[in-house]
Amino acid sequence: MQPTVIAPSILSADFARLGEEVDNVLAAGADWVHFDVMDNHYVPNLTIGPMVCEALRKHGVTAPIDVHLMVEPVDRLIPDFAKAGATDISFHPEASRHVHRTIQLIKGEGCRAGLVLNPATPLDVLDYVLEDLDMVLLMSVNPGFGGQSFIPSTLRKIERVRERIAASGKAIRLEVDGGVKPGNIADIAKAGADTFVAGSAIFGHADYAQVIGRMRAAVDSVR
Ligand SMILES: O=C(CO)[C@H](O)[C@H](O)COP(=O)(O)O
Ligand SMILES: [Fe+2]
Repeated sequence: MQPTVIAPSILSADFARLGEEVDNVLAAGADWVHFDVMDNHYVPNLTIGPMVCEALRKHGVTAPIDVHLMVEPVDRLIPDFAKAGATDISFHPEASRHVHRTIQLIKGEGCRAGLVLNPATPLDVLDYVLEDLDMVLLMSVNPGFGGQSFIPSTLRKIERVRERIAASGKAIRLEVDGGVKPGNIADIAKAGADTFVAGSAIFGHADYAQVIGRMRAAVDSVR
């Protein structure tokens, strides 16, 4: 079993004070930084690119940066993010013409590779690539915006992916992204997730350490 990771999504941070926000959330007990990249094409929203990732590294952030690419096409940006300091890069299969090639590209750049499944994406996209992946990221909202509600059918999907990871015998992380909060994180962990993204639940709270502590305690109570 992989150690628990709590990865605040900086989508909900105060962008005018981004370096300080990331420092604060890491000091409050977060493990990774979840970095949402949106292109106004694959998703109807526009966010941040490799320059911002590089700026966080220059600012002194040493924690893993978990880049969630919601861009199409995806391959061209992967070397840029690797050079900018990303440690984990995940992409959506619909945004790549050649999913296996994109996974190899990410790994060839020295990063861990993740595949992201939207709420309606069937699990068969994992059929011939699961063992090449370092992480499966299940979206529990439709991608594009923070602050949406967790889609309950994701829990069954998490269970199915956990079974497939166990059958593979590989150390593959199972990350869940969208609407994760102190009130539902135990159920998400019980279903089989080990890596938890939360944006609005953490950055929308005045006390980051308190909310991260509550989330970790809820996960620990069931894992
Ligand atoms: O990928 C994302 C949206 O596409 C974000 O990571 C996600 O929505 C996190 O925000 P919240 O916890 O507020 O739902
Ligand atoms: Fe995300």
